[in-house]
Amino acid sequence: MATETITQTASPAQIDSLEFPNLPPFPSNVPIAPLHRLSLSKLRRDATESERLFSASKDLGFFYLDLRQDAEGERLLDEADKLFGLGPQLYDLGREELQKYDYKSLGSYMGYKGFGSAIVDEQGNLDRNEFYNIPKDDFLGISKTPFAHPRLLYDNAPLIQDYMRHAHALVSLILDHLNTHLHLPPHTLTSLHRQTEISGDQIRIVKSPPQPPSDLKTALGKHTDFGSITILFNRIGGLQILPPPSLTPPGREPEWTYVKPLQGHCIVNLGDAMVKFTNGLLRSNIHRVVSPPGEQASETRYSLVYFARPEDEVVLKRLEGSDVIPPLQEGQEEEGMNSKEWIKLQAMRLRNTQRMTPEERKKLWEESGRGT
Ligand SMILES: O=C(O)CCC(=O)C(=O)O
Ligand SMILES: [Fe+2]
Repeated sequence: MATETITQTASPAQIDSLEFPNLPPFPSNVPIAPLHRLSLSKLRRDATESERLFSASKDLGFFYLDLRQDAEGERLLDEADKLFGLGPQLYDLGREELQKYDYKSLGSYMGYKGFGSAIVDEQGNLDRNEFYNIPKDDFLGISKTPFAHPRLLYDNAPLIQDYMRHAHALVSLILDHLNTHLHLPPHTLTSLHRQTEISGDQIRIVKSPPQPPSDLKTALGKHTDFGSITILFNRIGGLQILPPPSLTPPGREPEWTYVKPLQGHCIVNLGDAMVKFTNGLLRSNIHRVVSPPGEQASETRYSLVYFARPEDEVVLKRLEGSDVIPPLQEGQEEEGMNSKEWIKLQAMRLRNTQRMTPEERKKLWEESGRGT
């Protein structure tokens, strides 16, 4: 089986040379998540690399992808760099200004989410980040009724559009590899993720300011991503994953481990839609964001995410036509929600916190099923 030949994760020696210059170092004494490090250029020509992608998608649902030495990869790195430059400018507009673009009251998760407005844990604590969701449909001219966004984003529309197209092309390549290993009819997965159709695809730019050292809290609560494939660029640490028992040393309990940001790489992770399409064969792993480790804690942390979700009308259930995807068990019921309903439910359920008491927040967390 492919998984047996694939044991190489990113070893410390390999990844030390990939530290970001001009930032405080990522500490060497914190537990590091067991992500495989794949290469985009190899993925294009090497069947073994493709096997590794499939294994990583089943075992952990998270991997690094080296984008260097590949023309399209280098272009995406360059655009991601530029979007990192846009982050501070966006948040310099100020919370009051950005609040005008919070569309929660219209039932949408697109636009701005203010600092401290979502519940992050069973104690009912509130988050320590703000983020802006830039909808693909608004920027690629697909929305019938686009939301208004800050002028700064329209001024940077060409960059945003290029990045959306190129991140989506990478998602399609990953979906095609998965499609092959799942023995699905050709193009099954990409035909559920056409960029020209209405979907919840978005760029997210997250800002987490340094926290008071005496009061460190989770910045972004633990979750699995709701969509299909997430392309993530990190520079400062803080992202953590809780590996499954299968990747935890025998006799030890799974513990939260940091994903170390690597220059020239993005982090790819799978979301719930891929789990539902494959009846649990592929994995969407739990992750969260905490205060950056070591000396990095004094930095403002920005991160850049591209979420690819299935088209709005796609029903999230086991895909037909594969002899690799496990069959439904007798009596196993699928929820059968469509992508639009699922994403909205998951994205909004912990955000309606205004005027809630701590007790009410605790209860809402409990009801969300995200556990302790
Ligand atoms: O900021 C990060 O590194 C991760 C963000 C994340 O998990 C999310 O926005 O879903
Ligand atoms: Fe996430």
